Amino acid sequence: MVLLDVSIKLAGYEAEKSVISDIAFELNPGELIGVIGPNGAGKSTTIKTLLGLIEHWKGKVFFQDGASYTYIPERPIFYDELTLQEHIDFIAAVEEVDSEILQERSSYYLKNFRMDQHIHELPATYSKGMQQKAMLILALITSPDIYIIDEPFIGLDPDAMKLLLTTIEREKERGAGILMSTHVLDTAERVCDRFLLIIGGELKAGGTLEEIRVSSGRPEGTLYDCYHAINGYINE
Ligand SMILES: Nc1ncnc2c1ncn2[C@@H]1O[C@H](COP(=O)(O)OP(=O)(O)OP(=O)(O)O)[C@@H](O)[C@H]1O
Repeated sequence: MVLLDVSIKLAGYEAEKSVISDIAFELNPGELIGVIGPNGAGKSTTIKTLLGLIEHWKGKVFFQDGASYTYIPERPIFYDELTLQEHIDFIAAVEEVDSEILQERSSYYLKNFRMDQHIHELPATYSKGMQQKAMLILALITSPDIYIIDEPFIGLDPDAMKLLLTTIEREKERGAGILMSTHVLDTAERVCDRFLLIIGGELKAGGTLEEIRVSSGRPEGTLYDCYHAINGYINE
């Protein structure tokens, strides 16, 4: 069973100008795919296209029937007037999360992300890292089949980062599939099962670290080495 099957031929913000082309991959249960590539390469555009947030595109995006998904955007989005507790209650109501499960999950993540003292504050007034944690908590309480996450690591403190990584492992064991864009290549190398390297709107390499090593001609290389070998390091 494939959770998500994507084959995007062309997509862009304007009808006549495509930003990405020929990006194809499948996301399986229990799998974490890392989407990597330089600034402006088309990572967010790929994610927005498969979420249906881009108007002009051609290709195929197939979500497994009945699969639930959650999107965690790069820039957190909140309702200005709602506290974190009210956000949690609202999302739980919309997603029909059982109240006992909600209680258990929300108190675990609030405590461990050290946000339990801030539940009655407005997320709009939080620091960047706190906003990031709040977005993660709101995603995690719904326990979806698929997570689509745009750069989760930047801005998190070391404890939050550790919790996120153990949570990702646990969610994978549960059978969730995760598609995650990131610039943090050393962490990506440790946690991702497969990679999509997007450069200039195209999929330049894809697969496991071993496969990326073969495509980059760096058989012993780190993900970082392979990335530079394919992208070209302009300061060399
Ligand atoms: N809202 C938009 N309207 C028009 N063009 C956009 C918009 N958002 C992004 N673009 C363009 O699309 C291209 C790809 O951007 P995208 O945000 O997908 O890159 P990215 O790989 O996610 O980059 P980063 O690593 O900087 O987040 C860029 O040339 C960018 O200028």
